[in-house]
Amino acid sequence: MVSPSASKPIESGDRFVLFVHASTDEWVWASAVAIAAELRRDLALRPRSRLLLSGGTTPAPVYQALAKAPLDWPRVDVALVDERWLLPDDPDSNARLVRTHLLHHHAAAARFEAMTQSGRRIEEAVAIANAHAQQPTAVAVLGMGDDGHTASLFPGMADLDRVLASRQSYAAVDATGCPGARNWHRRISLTPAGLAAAHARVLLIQGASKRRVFEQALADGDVKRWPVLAALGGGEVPPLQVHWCA
Ligand SMILES: O=C(O)[C@H](O)[C@@H](O)[C@H](O)[C@H](O)COP(=O)(O)O
Repeated sequence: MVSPSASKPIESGDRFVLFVHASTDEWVWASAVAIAAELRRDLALRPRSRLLLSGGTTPAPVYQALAKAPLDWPRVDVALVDERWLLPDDPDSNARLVRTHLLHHHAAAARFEAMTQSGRRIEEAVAIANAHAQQPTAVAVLGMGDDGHTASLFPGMADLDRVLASRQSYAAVDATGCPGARNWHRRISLTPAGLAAAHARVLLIQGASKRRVFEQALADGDVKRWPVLAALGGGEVPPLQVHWCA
């Protein structure tokens, strides 16, 4: 059953809370408000708050709305959930997406950490990302592909077992042969350990096929086939907040 109300989750439990929005506009604003609320709560608790963002085609309007939230942005560190192995000014980099869509209005005052830098090797970039990840993460914003990937955790990826079991927050990945990774096989990704360390995890998805994929993943339960399952809550980890519209 689909609820017409944006504010009421239609399914909730330990692992996830699903919010179904009646329109794209409602989805944009409710998602931005949910992320801003997590940041506001966290900013009240500590001197600086950490926000992790994903790339992809889905989140740009949410980032644009979030940029207008009246938060204490000079105390917010914005970093990435994952990055394709591209320099930050590459039009296909996630850094570029965040600069283009988030770092405006109030959010222009946030501090942004790109992962890549000219002359930096991937191992160094991962080590730096892991050093920054020592700071607690207030909220990680995630997307999901039609193959069930989230961040850069792709089903069928050669070293998926190693990355899923890593105790570090970030890992370098090689997604050669994974169609969901499109042209960018070398990547850096948040690991399940990094995801679990985020106080809140927000999954932004749109369209009937992604809703079906999410439901299939839940029914199947195999994180290697459906890495998005690594973002679910349970135990000490608060439920994943899923925002969906058709
Ligand atoms: O860099 C990336 O590719 C992403 O961070 C990735 O995890 C993204 O969130 C999903 O692929 C969903 O992408 P879409 O929103 O384009 O479906």
